Amino acid sequence: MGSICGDEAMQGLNGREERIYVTVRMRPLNEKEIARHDVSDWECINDTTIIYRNNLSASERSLYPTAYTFDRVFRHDCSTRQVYEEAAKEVALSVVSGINSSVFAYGQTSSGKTYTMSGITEYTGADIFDYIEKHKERQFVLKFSAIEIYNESVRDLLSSDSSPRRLLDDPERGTVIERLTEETLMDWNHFTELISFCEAQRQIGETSMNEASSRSHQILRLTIESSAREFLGNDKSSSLSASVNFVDLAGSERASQTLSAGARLKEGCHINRSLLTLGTVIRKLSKGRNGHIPFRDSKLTRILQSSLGGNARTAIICTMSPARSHVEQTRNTLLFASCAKEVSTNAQVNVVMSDKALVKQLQRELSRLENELRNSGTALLTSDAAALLREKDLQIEKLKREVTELTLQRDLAHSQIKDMLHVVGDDYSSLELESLEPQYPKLRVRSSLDFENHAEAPKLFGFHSKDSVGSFDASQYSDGHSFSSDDNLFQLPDLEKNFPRRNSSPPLTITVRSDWEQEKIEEQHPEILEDLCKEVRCIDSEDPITDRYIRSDMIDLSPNHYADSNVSSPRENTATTSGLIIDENRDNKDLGSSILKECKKMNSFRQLLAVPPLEKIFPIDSENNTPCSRRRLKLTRTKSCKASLMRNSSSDWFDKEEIIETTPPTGIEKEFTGRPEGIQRKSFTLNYNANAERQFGNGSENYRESADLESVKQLANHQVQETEAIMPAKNFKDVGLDPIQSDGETPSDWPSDFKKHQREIIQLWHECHVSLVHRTYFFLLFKGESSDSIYMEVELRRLSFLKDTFSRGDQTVEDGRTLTPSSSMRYLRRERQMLSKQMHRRMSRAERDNLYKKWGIKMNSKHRRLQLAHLLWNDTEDMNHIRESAAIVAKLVCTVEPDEALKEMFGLNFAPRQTSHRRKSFGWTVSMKLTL
Ligand SMILES: Nc1ncnc2c1ncn2[C@@H]1O[C@H](COP(=O)(O)OP(=O)(O)OP(=O)(O)O)[C@@H](O)[C@H]1O
Repeated sequence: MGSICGDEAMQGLNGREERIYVTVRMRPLNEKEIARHDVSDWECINDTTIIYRNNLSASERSLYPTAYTFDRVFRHDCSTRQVYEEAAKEVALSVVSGINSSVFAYGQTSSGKTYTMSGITEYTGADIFDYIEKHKERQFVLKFSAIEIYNESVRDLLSSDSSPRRLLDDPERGTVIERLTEETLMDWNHFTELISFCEAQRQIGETSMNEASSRSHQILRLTIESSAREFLGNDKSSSLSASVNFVDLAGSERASQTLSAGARLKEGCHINRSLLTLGTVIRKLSKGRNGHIPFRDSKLTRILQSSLGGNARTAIICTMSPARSHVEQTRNTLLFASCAKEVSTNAQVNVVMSDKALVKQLQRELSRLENELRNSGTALLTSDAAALLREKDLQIEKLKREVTELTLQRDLAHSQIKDMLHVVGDDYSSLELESLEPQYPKLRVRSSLDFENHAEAPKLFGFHSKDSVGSFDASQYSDGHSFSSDDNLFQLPDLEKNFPRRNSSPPLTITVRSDWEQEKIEEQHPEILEDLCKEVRCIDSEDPITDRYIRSDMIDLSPNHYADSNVSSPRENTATTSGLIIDENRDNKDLGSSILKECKKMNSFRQLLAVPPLEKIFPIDSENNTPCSRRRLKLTRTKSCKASLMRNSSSDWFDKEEIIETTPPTGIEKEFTGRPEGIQRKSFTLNYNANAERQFGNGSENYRESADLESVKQLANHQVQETEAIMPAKNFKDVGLDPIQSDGETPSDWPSDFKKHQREIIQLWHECHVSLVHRTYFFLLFKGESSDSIYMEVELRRLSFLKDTFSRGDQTVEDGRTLTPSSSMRYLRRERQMLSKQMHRRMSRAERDNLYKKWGIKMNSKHRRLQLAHLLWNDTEDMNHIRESAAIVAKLVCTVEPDEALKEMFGLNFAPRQTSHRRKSFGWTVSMKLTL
């Protein structure tokens, strides 16, 4: 160690590992040793090596080395000044450069630790004050504190309060001592006074080896804070802060050697314990920092942790007696020193920033991290988008294949119908063929929305008078799909003002789609009309701008109502036609005639549903005698009363309680007279089966939109037979899905290829008509008619919702809530619970109790409802019972107020009400009962 002083000495040290600087100081033989004719067996043969001169026996030679090498060894005649200069100065003065440092004295009692350390402390202090004097450009603050660890108690040597101080862990500063007195040094004299005071305070006692033996570990701490005067008070100001510890350890002697007893023996035990821990820590650190280092096993090592293995520079001066009588202790000391010189520390400059500078630095760090995040996010998005595109390409390919296959099936079905019609009779079949041909088969894979978006939509349903129905040009619509286009729609220019629309609501376009075939049949075969009237109408609301649409299929018709429909005048009964698409450019006279017929039918709907006269909804332009609106109203007849109201993923799923209590009676269920057997059976076609999917798509659409009811019926029966042959599934079990689990958890028996099933089911669902109201809740009422297919449909809706989240990962839904696949699954489970609860509620208490008993469900079971539901679905007998007595209730929830037209069209009151108690959100809800 040279005479390095000041910042130059510290250049390049920051963050670099360096070994603890270990030196050995040998004192001369003291008077006692000389008196007992003790001899010196140790000799420093050079500045770094000390040897044991006495002849060792063969056994001792194998155990102990005779030569020890350290960074520096000091002969007995070396002065403390020299020891300071060469063993401690460089390390100690690191403190002025902002680096923590420690100087230890280790050795047996009376070996000269206190003698050495008091000198080193004074010399260091003197040099520090000298340094301060020479560096006027910086402002220094010196603080001094002193503790002793006596019998494992920490005592503040500068305080009159001698009560033990606790050690606290500070995340930034490490171990700190509570209520430690820190004296700010005024000058050199102040410093020396405090040192003297500490000496006086320290626990000392007389031992056989030392009259004034230090019985404690003493740590004097000098803290130096410095900052450049130039930047004081400036944003850029920062200061250096570091401490230097002067550690005078208690003697590492054996109790037997000091002949201690009583209090001295107890002191010795504590001393040895802490020194033993120090030795263990040093030994472990010397072998690397792997594994646990027991710093916390003693207060000494805990306090000195940073000095021993942290960011401080450390020098250890091992003091020793040369006397032969102390050879064993001396060897231990040298062994400790040998270990210590293998220990490394990582010196760091401690820069303390001003609050402003710290804030600025943190802001810079923040923006850097944000940039990193943004860049990585962009990269992530790019890869996500590529994956999404690939997936979409695959889907497109798959759909293309399916379209080809469906086209083939369509042709096949066409020929079958031809054959059937041929059997019925030439007259009839000729009519049917003529009318069927243009639009047959009516495979509407999705909704007619697809067609309305076609720029080149043909004028398929350009209005013709009743007489011209049979002579329209079939070649114009060769695509075989249902269709409507802006050119062919009933334009209602004034509807806008009658349909107040909120800005937040997507523009709603309602299209009235007419089945012109129906009108013809109505005239020729009035008896068929009755059957037709049992069908359920679908009101499709489409939004060509946003490509979203609302659809509700569930308006029931009663033949009685239809028969009683009263048409007062064409003007009072406008707008919608069944079997007709009205060309706005057509002759008004023809238009009026057509409207008259269609209004007759529509008023039947209206009466049944308590809907106000249609002219209120779609007022006629008095001058042009045409209904006015830019919107398009489309009524699609369907015999399938599927609850095709696809729930939106943003729904609050759990408002189900209010449905039962608050659902306004609509009267629909009273009017419901049931469905023909065939029709009911048709509703089962959603049962999943890969083959059936195609059959369903093909057959049901033909069935729905074919002009010829007889042929439709035949076809329907044919389809049902086929369907049942292909799709025997009666519940989810049959398709590998269990809709209700007794524990409400994810079904464990779902097939491993569930996702594949799920995708296919969803595909099937999308190929059926899917409607979108903001949210839809479904409830089963066990009255009236229903079937397990309703459950299937409800589940399908949920699955379609899940599909989105599965395929997209996280999905942010409309109300800003983010749903993940796992949260979707949670919702699904809760939905199941809700359904089972509803089912449970609709049963009488006696009925429930019977079932509980029957299946051995404990009455106090928390999951008894779910268990019951689960068992119900698996019990064929009871399932049939439920199937016969169930009906479905749908609850629609719109987050924006529905248009008046929509309200009136449903004939129901959308009531503003709180839709989620949890999130305190409000919406407009309506409940309707849907029957099959
Ligand atoms: N290098 C030295 N030169 C001359 N005298 C010394 C030297 N080292 C120690 N002494 C003397 O030895 C005696 C014991 O020294 P000191 O008290 O420093 O030992 P210690 O290791 O601190 O003992 P303890 O652990 O019991 O406190 C003192 O009287 C001291 O003056």
